[in-house]
Amino acid sequence: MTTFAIVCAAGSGKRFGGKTPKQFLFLNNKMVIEYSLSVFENSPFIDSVVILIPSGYREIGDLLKEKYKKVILWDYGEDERAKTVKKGLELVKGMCDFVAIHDAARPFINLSLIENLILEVKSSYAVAPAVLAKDTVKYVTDGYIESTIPREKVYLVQTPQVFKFDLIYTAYKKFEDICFTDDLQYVEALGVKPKIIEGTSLNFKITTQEDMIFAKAVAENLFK
Ligand SMILES: Nc1ccn([C@@H]2O[C@H](COP(=O)(O)OP(=O)(O)OP(=O)(O)O)[C@@H](O)[C@H]2O)c(=O)n1
Ligand SMILES: C[C@](O)(CO)[C@H](O)COP(=O)(O)O
Repeated sequence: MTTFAIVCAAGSGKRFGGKTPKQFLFLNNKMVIEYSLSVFENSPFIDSVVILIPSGYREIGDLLKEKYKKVILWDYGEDERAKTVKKGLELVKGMCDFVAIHDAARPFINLSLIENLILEVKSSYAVAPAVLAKDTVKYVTDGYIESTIPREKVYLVQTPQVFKFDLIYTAYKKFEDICFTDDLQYVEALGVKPKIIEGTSLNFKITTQEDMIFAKAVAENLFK
C-alpha cells in the first residue's frame, strides 16, 4: 500500500498580509512548511510527498526537493485551494493507494497523528483530525444570535485529511466546478461519511498575524 502526501503551499496569505507567503516565513531556523515536511519525511507511513507552491517560488521548490528526500516533485498551485488540490491529485494519479492532503500553513503535526490517520483510513476511506469546540457556539445572522448549537457535536476540522485515492479523485472529478473549503466535503457530497479522529489544538492553521505569535511560542517551546 502506497501513501503520498500532497502539501498545499500555493496560497498567497491575503488574511496574513506581507510579501512572503506565510508558509515560507522562518520559525526558528526553518520555514513554516518545513515543520510538516520533516514529519512526513520521518513517518514510515508516508512514501512520497508532492508540494504545490505559488508561481515565482521555483527556488524554494527546488530547495525543498533537494533537502527532503521524500519530496519527489513540486509544481505550481492554482488560485483556489480546491483547485490546487485537484492539480495535486492529477499529479499523483496512478502512483498511490492513499493520499494525505495537508495545509503547509499547519506546521505542528506529529508522527503519531500520521500513524493514527493512516491506520484509520484503511477501514473508513476518508479520515481527518478534528478538535471539539471549547467555547459555546452560536449561529449568527447580521450580528444577532439566531440559535445556540450543541457544542458536543461541533468539531473544528484540520489537516492532513487522508483518503483512499480512488474515492477522493472520483469525488473531486464529480464536483470539479465547486470549490469547497476542505477536502472532506467532496466525499461528503458523494454521500460518504468521513471519520473524525482526535486532533490537537497545536495543529492550528496560521491564518493571521496573531496566529504567528502562537506559532513562534510553540516552535520555541515544543519543536526546537
Ligand atoms: N490557492 C491556494 C490557496 C491556499 N493554498 C494552501 O492551502 C492552505 C490553507 O489555506 P489558507 O490558510 O487559506 O492560505 P491562503 O490561501 O494563503 O490564505 P488567505 O485565504 O488568507 O489568502 C495553505 O497552506 C495555503 O498555502 C493553496 O495551496 N492554494
Ligand atoms: C482545509 C482546512 O484547513 C480545514 O480546516 C480549511 O478549510 C482551509 O480553509 P482556508 O480558507 O483555505 O484557510
